[in-house]
Amino acid sequence: MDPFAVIFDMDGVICHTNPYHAKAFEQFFDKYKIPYTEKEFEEHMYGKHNSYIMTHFFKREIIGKELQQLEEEKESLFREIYQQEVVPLPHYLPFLDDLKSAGFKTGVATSAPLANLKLILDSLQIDAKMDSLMASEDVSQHKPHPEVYLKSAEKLGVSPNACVVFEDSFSGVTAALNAGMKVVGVLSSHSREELPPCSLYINDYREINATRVLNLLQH
Ligand SMILES: O=P(O)(O)OC[C@H]1O[C@@H](O)[C@H](O)[C@@H](O)[C@@H]1O
Repeated sequence: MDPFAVIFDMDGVICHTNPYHAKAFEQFFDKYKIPYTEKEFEEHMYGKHNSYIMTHFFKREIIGKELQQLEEEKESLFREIYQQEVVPLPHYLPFLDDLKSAGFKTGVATSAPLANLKLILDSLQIDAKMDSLMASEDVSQHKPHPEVYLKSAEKLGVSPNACVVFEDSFSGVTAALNAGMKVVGVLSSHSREELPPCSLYINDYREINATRVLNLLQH
């Protein structure tokens, strides 16, 4: 049988980090006197890369060194707030073990920086269970561009149509569909109506197992 894989987005898919990202952004934007609303966070922050987020909220193009500095400032704040709070989404760890027992290759593809990925994987001790790790630094074009998913498939040695992606955001689902992959929508931060059409939706990992994922690949 040809190899098959599951690729996980991170924020909102492995851990429910968005409330902590919101806290970090509130402190960060207050310092720069930038206005924001909860609705704006949902539409312009969840699952987006910092280049998009900063440019949207500062209302001018933020690139290069300035982007690097602002990103480092906000993401350090996030890691400080979140480091004592790292918990996976309900039943994520047994689901990951189920996938490994069924022979799946597994990877993570996030728009967050490598330091955030490291914090989460180290805290959950799942680093050794992942065959591919891709963070913001690994790509030149961010979600909704498919680069991070296509590169992950290449690293895993699995063709895109044999990959199932777990995603929770509009730009993330779009990226995975653009890569030609099947998508399971994780409803941690958005309702199904707010996401592009997915093959399946789950609220948490009690609702899925390796057999169901294999079925998705066969249809
Ligand atoms: O892991 P994902 O969903 O690609 O998300 C990454 C981004 O998710 C957002 O919600 C954060 O505010 C960003 O700072 C972060 O980089």
